[in-house]
Amino acid sequence: MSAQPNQKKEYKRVSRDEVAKHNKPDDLWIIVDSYVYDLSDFIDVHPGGEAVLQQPDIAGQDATETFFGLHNVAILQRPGTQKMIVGQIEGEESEVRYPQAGELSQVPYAEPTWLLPKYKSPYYNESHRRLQREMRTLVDKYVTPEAQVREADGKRPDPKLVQMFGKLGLNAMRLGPGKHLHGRKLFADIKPEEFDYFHEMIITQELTRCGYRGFMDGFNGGMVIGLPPILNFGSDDLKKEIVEPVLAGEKFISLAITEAFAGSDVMGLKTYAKKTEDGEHYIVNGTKKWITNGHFADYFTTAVRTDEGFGVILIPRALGVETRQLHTSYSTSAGTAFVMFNNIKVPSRYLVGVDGMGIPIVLSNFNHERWVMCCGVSRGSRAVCEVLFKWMMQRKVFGKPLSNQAVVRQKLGFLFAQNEACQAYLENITYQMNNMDYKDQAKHLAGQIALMKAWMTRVSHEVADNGVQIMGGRGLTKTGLGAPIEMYNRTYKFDAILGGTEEIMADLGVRQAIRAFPKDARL
Ligand code: HEM
Repeated sequence: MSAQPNQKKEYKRVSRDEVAKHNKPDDLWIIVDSYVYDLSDFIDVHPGGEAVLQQPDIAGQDATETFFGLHNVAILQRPGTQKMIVGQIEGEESEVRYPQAGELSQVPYAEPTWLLPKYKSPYYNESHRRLQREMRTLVDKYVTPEAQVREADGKRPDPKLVQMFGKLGLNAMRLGPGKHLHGRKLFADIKPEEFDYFHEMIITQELTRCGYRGFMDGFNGGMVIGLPPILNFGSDDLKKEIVEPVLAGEKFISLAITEAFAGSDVMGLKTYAKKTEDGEHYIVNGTKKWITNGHFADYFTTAVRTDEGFGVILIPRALGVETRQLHTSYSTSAGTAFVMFNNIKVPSRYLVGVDGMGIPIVLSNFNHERWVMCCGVSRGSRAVCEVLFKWMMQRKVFGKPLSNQAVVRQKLGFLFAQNEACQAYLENITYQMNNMDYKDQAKHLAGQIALMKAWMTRVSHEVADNGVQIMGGRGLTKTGLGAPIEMYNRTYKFDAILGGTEEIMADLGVRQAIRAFPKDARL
């Protein structure tokens, strides 16, 4: 993010009368937010065309209101735009806030309430607040710029950025609290023993706030879901071989469960691992589909059928695994792949846990995965609503600000309320996770987390749908002011499908409740 126009330089003061004299195509000045821009050399290449800049109410005039009805403030922060500034109007100062790396948004409902100065929360301490501040700066400075480029060109996130996260301890922190943090130096000086699920939530929410959904899944999403089975169930030798290179960002891992034959229906998967007679190897045959990061992963944490029932095997790409990139609704930056195992001979030491115990391993992973998705979904919806709110405040239609339209205010009101409710639900469940052991979480929280995910993805549906209605054609356009809405509409469905579909989630929540229903309860 660049500096705001007035931060570094004292500009020459000029009068509005002086600006008005520069109103010809080859000598064209305009005023935006008190700054005077010389557009004489830019008019030919202006993406909005030459004619609009020559209009009598624009050329040599104050175009602030028109500008913000059509452009994102970030355009004024580009170095190329700042070079066009030739002065500032005498006696006037900037009235626009130019976002700076690390800062909190001042727009109401743009931040969760625990970040507002006058609100109190029982859940967060100083270490959470410190982590949030440092994460925000890190993401604004390094992650968002990389995401913008990769989202567009579809290439995988730069491994160097993943390695930087590794050095900062952030890859390990993205896996949640646990033994894997012991003895590690963590980002923002968080002590390993104080690290809890709220810290993890903050990391996920700060990352997802930037809004580039395909990139974000590409940015080591495979590790977040693919490494925990190794950490929780892998042998010491397996951990020694895999964990550190993955956490350092030198190797990449993905979770390979879904198949063309079986999505949420894990029991329907067909990939088979047959043990060789000498017991030294498994021969794996089958395919996996929609594998996040699969296109560039070095390891695949793979759910397989075995003679014992189900198992989980870590399959290194080096053994001859083939992958084909899938083109989905979001950027290929996610590395989503179709994975083929053709007679892959995997040493038995790559078995994760006990043969036959594959389903409990897969299921135990799901709660955490779904909860991580909830952290992201709730923050993504909020970020989209910030865009919508800004738009409502700066757009004029039928001669009046959009904020004069009760129907638009009503739509936003419901979206704000749902975002607040999502965060409150998430914080409650996160607090329970901090205070229950892993086994109790599986028993008492699986249903709640499933319901939370189902409900949050319904909320994101509302946000996406109303977002386009509010932004109109811009919400369908990949560039410009509505780009975040267009992207959200293309990508919000991922969370309603991945990690268990919305319908399966809601059903799971109710099935768990039926199981716990007291036998003697009557209406
Ligand atoms: C500092 C001065 C200006 C700069 C640097 C600038 C730059 C740009 C850029 C980069 C875009 C492409 C937006 C995108 O797709 O992301 C654009 C579009 C546009 N600009 Fe400007 N512009 C300036 C002033 C103006 C003014 C004063 C007008 C007044 C009418 C104007 C009218 C438009 C229009 C109509 C579009 C197309 C918007 C759309 O596709 O929705 N621009 N401008």
